[in-house]
Amino acid sequence: MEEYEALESIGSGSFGLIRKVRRKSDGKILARKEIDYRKMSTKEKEQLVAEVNILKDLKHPNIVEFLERVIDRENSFIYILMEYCEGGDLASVIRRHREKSVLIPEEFVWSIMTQLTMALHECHCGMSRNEETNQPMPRAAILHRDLKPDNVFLDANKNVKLGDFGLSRSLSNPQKAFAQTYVGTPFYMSPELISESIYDIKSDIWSLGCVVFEMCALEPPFLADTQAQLSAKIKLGRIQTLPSQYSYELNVVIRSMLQLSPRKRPTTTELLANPKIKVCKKHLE
Ligand SMILES: CNC(=O)c1c(C)[nH]c(/C=C2\C(=O)Nc3ccc(Cl)cc32)c1C
Repeated sequence: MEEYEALESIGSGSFGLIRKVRRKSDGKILARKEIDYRKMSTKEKEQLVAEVNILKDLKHPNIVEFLERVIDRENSFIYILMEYCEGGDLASVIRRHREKSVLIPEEFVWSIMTQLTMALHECHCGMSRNEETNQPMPRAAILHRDLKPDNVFLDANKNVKLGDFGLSRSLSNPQKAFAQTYVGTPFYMSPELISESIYDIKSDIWSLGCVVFEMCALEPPFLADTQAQLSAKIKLGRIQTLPSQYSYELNVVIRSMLQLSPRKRPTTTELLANPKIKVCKKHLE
């Protein structure tokens, strides 16, 4: 680890803390997830291997870039080096707006939703390369499974970076396609998880709806003091109206993602076909 100068801790991710580091060779600032694997169970070690393998394959402007994994056997630490996102996490952006009672501008909401939809599209529908022919080929869908404002990061230019694939899964085995157990954050748990503990790509769409709703309402769509009350509210699916400054189109797209039936929720392809999102996407290119 002599290649990197350790700077301050900037947060916590799945399995360990996130530290800002400076690469000594060129002074580049990076983020380093530091994991003490002595404390990890076998299942957690398997999850960590899965996370690194998934992150290595996902190269997209809206997904945090994975640079390298370093094993420090002397101290039993694994370090995952990733791109630094100067703007921090979306949860802090929402919290700052809530504390100041200032709503997030609708244009920024569309921009974040567009970029997160493109990141999820890469996860759900991305291609990989055939090792022999180097030709692009479809790969199994990757489920993020823990999409929440704490796992969405902003770089210096307000580009959105989906991070922390610590709970993600590749649907490489079709038989397992819809039989993934759920371990995510309760506020963003979809109705199908509560009733059947089944997770699929439409569950990521539900979580995306929760994140976009929270950017507008400055609180999650479903809040309760206990898991039982939260589960009951989610299964009822009733959401409060958004502040009146937000447009009809934004309300419609958020409600489409928060449909109780997974089949009724849009795919990332359908979301990206939305004229409002197309406008944003052009602006981002
Ligand atoms: C208070 N902390 C921050 O503002 C903050 C900053 C400046 N960066 C981050 C986090 C990350 C960061 O900068 N790069 C990352 C790559 C992967 C993951 Cl899971 C997290 C990060 C955070 C939480």
